[in-house]
Amino acid sequence: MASFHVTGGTQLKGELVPQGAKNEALQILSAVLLTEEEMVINNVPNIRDVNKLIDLLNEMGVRVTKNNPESYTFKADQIDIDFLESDRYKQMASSLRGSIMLLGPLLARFKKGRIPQPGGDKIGRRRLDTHFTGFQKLGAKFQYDKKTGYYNIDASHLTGTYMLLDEASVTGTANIVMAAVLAKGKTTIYNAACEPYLQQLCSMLNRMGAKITGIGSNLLNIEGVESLGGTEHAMLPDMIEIGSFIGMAAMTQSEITIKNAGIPHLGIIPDIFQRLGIKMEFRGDDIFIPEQDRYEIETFIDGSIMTIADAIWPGFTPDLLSIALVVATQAKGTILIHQKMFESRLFFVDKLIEMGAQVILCDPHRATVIGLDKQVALKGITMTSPDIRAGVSLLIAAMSAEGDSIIHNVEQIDRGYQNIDGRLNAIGAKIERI
Ligand SMILES: CC(=O)N[C@H]1[C@@H](OP(=O)(O)OP(=O)(O)OC[C@H]2O[C@@H](n3ccc(=O)[nH]c3=O)[C@H](O)[C@@H]2O)O[C@H](CO)[C@@H](O)[C@@H]1O
Ligand SMILES: C=C(OP(=O)(O)O)C(=O)O
Repeated sequence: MASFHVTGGTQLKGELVPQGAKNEALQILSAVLLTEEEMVINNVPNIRDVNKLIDLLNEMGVRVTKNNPESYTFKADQIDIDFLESDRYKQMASSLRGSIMLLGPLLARFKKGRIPQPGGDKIGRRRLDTHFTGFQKLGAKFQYDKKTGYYNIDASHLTGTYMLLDEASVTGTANIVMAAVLAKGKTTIYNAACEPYLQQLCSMLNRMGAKITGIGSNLLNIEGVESLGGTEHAMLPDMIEIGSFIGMAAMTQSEITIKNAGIPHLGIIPDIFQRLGIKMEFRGDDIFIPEQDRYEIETFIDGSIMTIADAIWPGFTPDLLSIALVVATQAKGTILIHQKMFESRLFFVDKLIEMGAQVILCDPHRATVIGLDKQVALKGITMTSPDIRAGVSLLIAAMSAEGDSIIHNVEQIDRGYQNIDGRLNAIGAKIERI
C-alpha cells in the first residue's frame, strides 16, 4: 500500500494540463471489441484503471500497440472468447468498475458475455439492474450464477426495441448502446444518461458506421447495422480532474492555469465552483484561477443557505461533490452538500473534522459545512484514502493544512489521476510517495 507524505501550507503556481477523461476512456476502450478493424485511440490517461482495462483487452486477444505514451492502436480480430471462463479473467475483470462495459460489445459481437461482480469505489450500493434489464429487452438471456459469482448473458441474436431505463445509469447506457448498435432493427433508449463521456462514445460509434441520433439528449435512437469499422478517437480532457484542480487552487491560495480544459464540455462545473466564491477567467480554452486570499459562498437569491447536490447530467456530477465539500471548509459562509446518488461517499468528512474543519454529517447523504474563512488552518494528520475522489479531497486538505500529513492507500487516487504527485510537485507542491 503506497502513501503520500504531504507537507502542508505550500502554494502552487503554474500550469496544469488535464489528462484524458478516465470514465470516457473506460467506455471507448470497451468499444474496441465491436470491430475487427484497427482502432486508434488518443489522449489515453496513464492511470491504474485504464491500464488494467488495456491489459485485460490484451489478454482477451486484442492486439495492442502503444504508438506513444498517450496513443494506442487496438485490433480485436482474434478474440479468445474462452478466456472469459478463466480464473485470470475473473481476477482481472473484478478489479475495476469499467470492466462491466465489456458486456455490451461482447454480447453484440460474440453473442455472449460474462462478468464477475465488478470492482470500483466502495461508495455504497452500486446496482447493475439497468444494464441487465436493457440486455434482456434486446432479447438476451440473463442469469446470475451464485456458485461462481458470475453474471452471464447470452443471445443468439439481438433485436431492437423501445426501452425506458429505470435510472439514467452512465455505464448502463453505454453498455446498452454498444449492444444495440449491432442489433437488428431500431432501438429507442429513453431516460438515457447523456454525460460528455456518452456523447463521445456515440459520436465515435457513428464514425465506425453506427446510426445513432439524439446524442447529448436522454432519448437515443439507434438503427442497428450489420458490422462496424475502425476509426480514430481522442478523449476529452478529464472534467473531474479539472474540477479537482479548481478546488485545489482555491484551497491552497494558488494561481493556476488549467490548459486546454475543453470548456464547452464542462457543463455546470465552473458555475458551481464560482458559487463557492472561486474566481476564474476563461482565456480561450484555458481556465485561469488567480491567487485568492479568501472566497465567499453565495447564498440563494432569497438569502437562504446554498445547497450543492449531485444530479444526472447536465446536473452536477457526484464525482466532484467531495471536492466541493473540502473547498467549502475554508470558504466564508455555510453550505449544505447533498450527495443523492451514493450513500457512503461522505464518510470521509470524519478526517476533515479531525483536521479541524467544521462539518456536521447530518446523515449519510448530507453534510453541512461551516467555512473557516481562512481564519484557522486545517491541521495535518495521518489518514487513509477511502475512495478516489475522497482521496483527492484529502490530498487537497493536506496541501492546504498546517504541518505534515500522511495519506495511506493512494492507489485509490492513482486509479484516476495520472502521476498526481509528480505533476503537482512540478508547480510547487511537496508530496513524497513513500
Ligand atoms: C466508470 C464510471 O463511469 N463510473 C461513473 C459512473 O458510474 P456508474 O455507471 O456505475 O453509476 P450509475 O450512473 O449507474 O449510478 C450511480 C449511482 O447513482 C444512482 N442513480 C443513478 C441515476 C439515476 O437516475 N438515479 C440514481 O439514483 C445509482 O443507483 C447509483 O447508485 O457514473 C457515476 C455517476 O455519475 C459516477 O459516479 C462514476 O464515476
Ligand atoms: C466512482 C468513480 O469511479 P468508479 O466508477 O470507477 O468506481 C469515480 O470516478 O469517481
